[in-house]
Amino acid sequence: MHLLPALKFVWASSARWTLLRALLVLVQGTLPLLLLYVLKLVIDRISLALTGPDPSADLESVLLLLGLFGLLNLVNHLAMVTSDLVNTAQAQQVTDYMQNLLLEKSVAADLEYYENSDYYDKLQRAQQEAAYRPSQILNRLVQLSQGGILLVGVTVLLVSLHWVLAVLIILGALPAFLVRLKFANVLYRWQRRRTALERQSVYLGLMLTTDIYAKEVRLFNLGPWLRRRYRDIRRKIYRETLAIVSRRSLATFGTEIVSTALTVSVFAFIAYYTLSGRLKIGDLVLYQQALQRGEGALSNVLRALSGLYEDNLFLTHLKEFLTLEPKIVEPACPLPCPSPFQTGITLSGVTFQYANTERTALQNINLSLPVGQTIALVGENGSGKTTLIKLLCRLYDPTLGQICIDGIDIRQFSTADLRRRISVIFQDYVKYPFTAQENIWLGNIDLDPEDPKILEAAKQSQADSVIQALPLQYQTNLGKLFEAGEELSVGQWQKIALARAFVRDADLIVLDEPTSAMDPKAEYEVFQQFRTLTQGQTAILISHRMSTVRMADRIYVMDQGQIIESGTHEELMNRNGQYAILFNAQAKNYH
Ligand SMILES: Nc1ncnc2c1ncn2[C@@H]1O[C@H](COP(=O)(O)OP(=O)(O)OP(=O)(O)O)[C@@H](O)[C@H]1O
Repeated sequence: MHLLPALKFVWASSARWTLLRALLVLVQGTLPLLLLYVLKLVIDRISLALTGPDPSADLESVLLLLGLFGLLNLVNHLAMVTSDLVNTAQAQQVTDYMQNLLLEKSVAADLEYYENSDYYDKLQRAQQEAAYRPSQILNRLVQLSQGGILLVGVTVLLVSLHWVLAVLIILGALPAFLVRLKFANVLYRWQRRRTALERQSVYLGLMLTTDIYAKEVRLFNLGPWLRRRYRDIRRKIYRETLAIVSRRSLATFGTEIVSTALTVSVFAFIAYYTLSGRLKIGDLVLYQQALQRGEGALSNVLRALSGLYEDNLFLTHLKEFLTLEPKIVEPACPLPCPSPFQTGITLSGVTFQYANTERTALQNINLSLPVGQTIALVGENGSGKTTLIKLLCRLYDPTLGQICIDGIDIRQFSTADLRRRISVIFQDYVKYPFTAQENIWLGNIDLDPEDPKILEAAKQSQADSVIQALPLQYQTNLGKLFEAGEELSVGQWQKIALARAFVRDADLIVLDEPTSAMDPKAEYEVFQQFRTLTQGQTAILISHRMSTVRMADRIYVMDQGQIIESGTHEELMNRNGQYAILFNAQAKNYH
């Protein structure tokens, strides 16, 4: 059962609104019965007066009762209006609370999950359910209790007339209940199957509407083709949904035939009792009304029950996501990550395979990075350079082997502590749609956003001159996503990203092709700065530009996940192996 945890979410998100709702349930459950009773009193009083000598003498008491009836009606309406307000407020709070919970879980999830379509399916389903299911469960419970209270009263009334009446009413409502249960299962299975399709259509929609695709979509004229694909998926979803819902409507109509027949029989029974003088006219009205409301209440109760069954089923989706376990396990008793590093970083026998793949991305890597030195990783696309960095930051754990800092396995540190010591700019760094200042500051949010180190980092990465030319300098919003944003060139963005890496107060700095889009002059200047900056700092450089690579203290050449050569630039050139070939090939291009 997932209902209880869902109710806990409701309680945690809005305890006061929940209490208020409980009170309203009580009021709204009892008032209709009370109203009925007062109505019966009015009618009885009138019919009694009509048989008496002076009917008008009873007017005052009838009016008094009618006044009471009106008052109770008003209270009923007040409760209805208030519950509208309470429902809206509570639903909003629960939705926001659940969304926050999902976001928290998403951030905590391992990177590996983000490379897995199953994860996205789960996230999508959880998001769908989280938005409304918990408050819906509460609604159903409200419905159940309100209907329940009313139903008990009505059943007592009907049984007092004849027990068969109560049985007939229940029999009438049962088929609809069973049909709902069955279709809850059918819809649940359909929704699971449909998630991947839904995600595909959302993605196609994004391709048609967001900036990163806009250029290619236009140049290759992909619009009509993408739209067709989008339409085909939506049609498929539409057709299957329609087929299921049609079957459900048909089945529901079948159940209505049964329940109508039974209701008419009960009416006939009451009419017969009245005509044969066993019921007064007030009783007739009372029973007729009770019957009508009782039927409504019963169908509400059964709808709530089948709904709860459905909610329980669909909450599996939420639970599936919320119980995802991270594979990057935090140590029970973490050791403090050394700062500054004393000896440096070593990788011994590191082998790694991405989940759901056959190939090993890294194979028996042995490498050492002494403190204060810069090493460079070179190699063809896909040779495993970025993967090695990801392992170093513990975005993944090695399949085999060990990565140590000062001789301690990095799995002994808390991931937050370890990552605080490392500053990385990946090739696919993020272009935050925030101000220039914030774009740099995000590299070290422990700093004050106005800290002079931000300016310093910007100067080191050459971002300062880019920013000074912007309309509001450091306060200019970057990117065109929001109002008054300034778009930058790829190389300019790279300078900003580099400043973000520099502003971080880290022991290891990793630059994964940081200057690939910069012009040669800018690159030269950045590396001059970088040399000064990394004096005494441990650094890893990944670059396809051999002119950049040669300044490293030691160079590792990677090929298909293995290190095939290593040494200083001179050593590797003398060796005349792969490195020398790469270097000479590029050098030739420059002459
Ligand atoms: N998330 C992933 N899931 C599965 N395989 C991956 C993933 N990321 C990379 N790979 C594979 O791992 C291998 C190494 O990739 P990696 O990104 O480390 O290469 P690289 O040397 O950094 O390449 P480049 O020079 O193009 O940046 C490649 O064969 C790639 O296909």
